[in-house]
Amino acid sequence: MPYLHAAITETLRLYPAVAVDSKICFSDDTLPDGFSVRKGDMVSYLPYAMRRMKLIWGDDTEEYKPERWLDENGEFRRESPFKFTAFQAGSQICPGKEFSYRQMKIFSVVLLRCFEFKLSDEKKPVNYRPMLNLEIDGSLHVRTFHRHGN
Ligand code: HEM
Repeated sequence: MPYLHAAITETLRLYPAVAVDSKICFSDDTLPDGFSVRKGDMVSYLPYAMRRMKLIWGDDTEEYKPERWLDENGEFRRESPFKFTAFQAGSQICPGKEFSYRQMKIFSVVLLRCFEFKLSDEKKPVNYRPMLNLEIDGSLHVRTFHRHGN
């Protein structure tokens, strides 16, 4: 189960469902890096872009690597939600986070146990449209195969 949790987290790190998130400043303020904002300013953070930052995730940031979330005993290693921002952080953190993990695990187990999925065209690049919610540009055609014995 820790590996499935890590695989889902790694998927959300690379492909965050909320790709861009914006906030409006209630008052004049100074951000931790010294940048000044004024009341009414809009501040956005981009989980979709942050996943490409080596400064945050290291040189292998572009790699799909569930192992980065596991410690030496194979247990899930938590990260600060201010680093792994797929569910946002602080008082505005997604209240459905744990529920959505449960749903994603149940669906993964049921679907992957019974079926194998393959891209219809392995050579066609998959592109994304990073809007508020991350969308696949165009469509993603996959073929489904029954796993033997299930
Ligand atoms: C992979 C699944 C999900 C992701 C990545 C996700 C991500 C997020 C993010 C980033 C926010 C913050 C938006 C903002 O305030 O700017 C948010 C808010 C919220 N999410 Fe989720 N969410 C997920 C699933 C769910 C589910 C399953 C539920 C309900 C069962 C849920 C309920 C909410 C609610 C009610 C808020 C608003 C919280 C507030 O305004 O204080 N989410 N979610």
